[in-house]
Amino acid sequence: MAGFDDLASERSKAQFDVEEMKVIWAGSRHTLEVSDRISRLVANDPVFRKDTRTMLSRKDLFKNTLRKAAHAWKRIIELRLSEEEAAELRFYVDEPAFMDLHWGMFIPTIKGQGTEEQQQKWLPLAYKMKIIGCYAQTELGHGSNVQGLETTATFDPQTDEFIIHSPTLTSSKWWPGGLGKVSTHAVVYGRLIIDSKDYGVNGFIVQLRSLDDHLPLPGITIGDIGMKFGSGAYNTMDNGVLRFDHVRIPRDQMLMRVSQVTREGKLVQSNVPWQLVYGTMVYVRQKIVSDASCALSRAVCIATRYSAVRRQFGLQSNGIETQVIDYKTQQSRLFPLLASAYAFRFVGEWLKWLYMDVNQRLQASDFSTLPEAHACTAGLKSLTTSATADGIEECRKLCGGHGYLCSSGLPELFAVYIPACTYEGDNIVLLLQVARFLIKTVSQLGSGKEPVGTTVYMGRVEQLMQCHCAVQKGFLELSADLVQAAVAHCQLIVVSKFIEKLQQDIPGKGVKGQLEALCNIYALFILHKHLGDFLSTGCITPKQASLANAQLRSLYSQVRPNAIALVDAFNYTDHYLSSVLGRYDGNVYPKLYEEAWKDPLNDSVVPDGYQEYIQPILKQQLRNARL
Ligand SMILES: CCCCCCC/C=C/C(=O)SCCNC(=O)CCNC(=O)[C@H](O)C(C)(C)COP(=O)(O)OP(=O)(O)OC[C@H]1O[C@@H](n2cnc3c(N)ncnc32)[C@H](O)[C@@H]1OP(=O)(O)O
Ligand SMILES: Cc1cc2nc3c(=O)[nH]c(=O)nc-3n(C[C@H](O)[C@H](O)[C@H](O)COP(=O)(O)OP(=O)(O)OC[C@H]3O[C@@H](n4cnc5c(N)ncnc54)[C@H](O)[C@@H]3O)c2cc1C
Repeated sequence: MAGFDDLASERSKAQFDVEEMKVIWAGSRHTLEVSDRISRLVANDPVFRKDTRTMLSRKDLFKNTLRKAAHAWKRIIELRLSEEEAAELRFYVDEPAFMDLHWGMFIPTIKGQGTEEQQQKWLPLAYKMKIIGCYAQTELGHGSNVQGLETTATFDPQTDEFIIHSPTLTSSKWWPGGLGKVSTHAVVYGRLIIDSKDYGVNGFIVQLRSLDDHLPLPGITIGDIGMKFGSGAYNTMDNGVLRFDHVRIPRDQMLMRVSQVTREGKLVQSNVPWQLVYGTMVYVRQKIVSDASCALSRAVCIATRYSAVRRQFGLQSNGIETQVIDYKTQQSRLFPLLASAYAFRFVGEWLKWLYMDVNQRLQASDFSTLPEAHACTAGLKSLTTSATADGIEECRKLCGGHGYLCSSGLPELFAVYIPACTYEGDNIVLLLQVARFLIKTVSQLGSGKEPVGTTVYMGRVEQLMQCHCAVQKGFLELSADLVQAAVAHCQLIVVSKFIEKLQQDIPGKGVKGQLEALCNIYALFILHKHLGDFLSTGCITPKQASLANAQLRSLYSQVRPNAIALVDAFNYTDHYLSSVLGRYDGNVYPKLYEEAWKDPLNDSVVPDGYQEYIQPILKQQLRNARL
């Protein structure tokens, strides 16, 4: 049988220890054990099936998501899963839902922006899911411009309360996930007003729905914002709209780690920088970078396995056609994506470390690395999500016509993934933040302040001093070029972190060699993609450019026999991949054929509507009626 034999034979060609590579991909032996066990637990539970998702109506889809979320929570309690195991379980359930915002944004916001007392009061309720929360920042009129938010939180000294109000249509909260139909509470971002004075945007915990009957509390209008891109996909999420009509909350529900409002209505600033009000975004952007490697590796796994099964043209002496993975053009599109998946994995690992380091420093009142953490999370979120979204679409094309079928898993993966380029900060807006950080760093070069961390290379580049003067005159005018500079800076981080990874102790036969090949492919592919910039700035000569190209081709040949094993190292179950084309056993054609018959259109041989719309055409009744 074609597919079985092909993948088995590919696996026998691998020149490295796949089990050790699985450990490298997972991050540690322990993480591999947890993710392997939990992914199988999810795959073997019929409640977590996802094969009908793209065919359900919105209401059925949403109810099914609620059912899965409730079942996931039940299993977490029954099996007494640790926080790490529970997070893995939610990940492998693989369906965007209110739980993501509750655990991924609501709880981290209270942890990061609440005082000790506020954490003691709210976190136990949230951990036990006695309340369900979301993150309500974006409004109809403003998303990127957080300081432009219009929702007001006015202090009333008479009653010791804040009055939360939506003064205009554009101040309606719009987009928060989990808000539309599920959340009982939200962290709402609004303008703090005391005695008619505007003190800027702060976070407030607001109860939205009754804990008895789930109805909105008085003064609150709430609902879902409607269908989004794609079938199934992100429509499992109740992104919501929310308006307040003078809703009162107690004073102690303003998150007060950054600034406090006293009983007398005085604003007291603590010693932490005001930017910590934006802290949850730094945390989530860091998380999104790790998730990018998951989404990209998933698409690459599907496209690589299918490319080894699919044969077109080039009849060989044994009478069979050529596997499409053997075409150099296929390799030059696929292998850089394979390398990117590994590169994003390692830069994600590093970013997680950076985030933990910043957090520890913040606890010790050292705020010096916050600007760099902001720039790195913003820039890498932008770079990795844009490359992943483009990469998933490229994988669809690499699978030819069958890639367009929902059963390939790629259309839904694409539809679920692409909003990552917009949420948690539009990717261009985030790159402009990186550009601003770079300009600031350059402007300090002459002052004796040595650049540190990811900008340390700047101290070695003479021309940057002159560059600074030109940019200071026209940031907006030059912003398109500055965005390119920000991308280049982020690419440098990705490549450096891959190289640093290779400097660690990497056990397992041939594992290090494969990673070196992938690292070189990533770096040379980026060079190839931006060849014009490298040549025009004199960074490389045309001779070096052609040598780099030749080297890239030779690396593709080196990776070719290991390609299937390199995607096996992701250790994905067929359930997680949800792709007929990416099946572990390679049994593609019989399963594609079988899947087609499951479509509701095939429930009847003659379609509904035949008598009203097809028969009249065939019997020429419509034409006769016209004559
Ligand atoms: C795992 C969970 C599941 C994932 C599901 C995801 C669901 C999606 C959720 C969401 O989308 S929530 C909403 C997210 N919204 C955004 O990301 C909005 C994007 N906009 C911003 O982040 C910003 O406000 C902005 C673009 C940075 C604003 O730019 P502006 O120039 O107006 O800045 P200021 O507000 O004046 O601040 C300037 C000052 O602050 C520094 N800074 C900005 N952001 C941060 C930050 N996050 N952390 C630390 N510091 C920050 C910035 O560098 C400036 O510093 P200085 O130059 O003045 O020193
Ligand atoms: C699926 C999804 C889930 C979401 N979940 C949440 C949630 O849970 N909670 C929440 O609060 N929000 C959520 N959001 C909202 C999200 O954070 C915002 O949509 C995002 O931050 C982008 O802001 P915007 O919509 O205002 O885009 P805009 O800023 O209006 O962007 C429109 C265009 O303008 C450009 N642009 C904007 N400003 C500039 C500038 N200064 N310079 C150059 N170009 C610029 C952008 O690049 C873009 O091309 C979600 C959004 C989506 C799509």
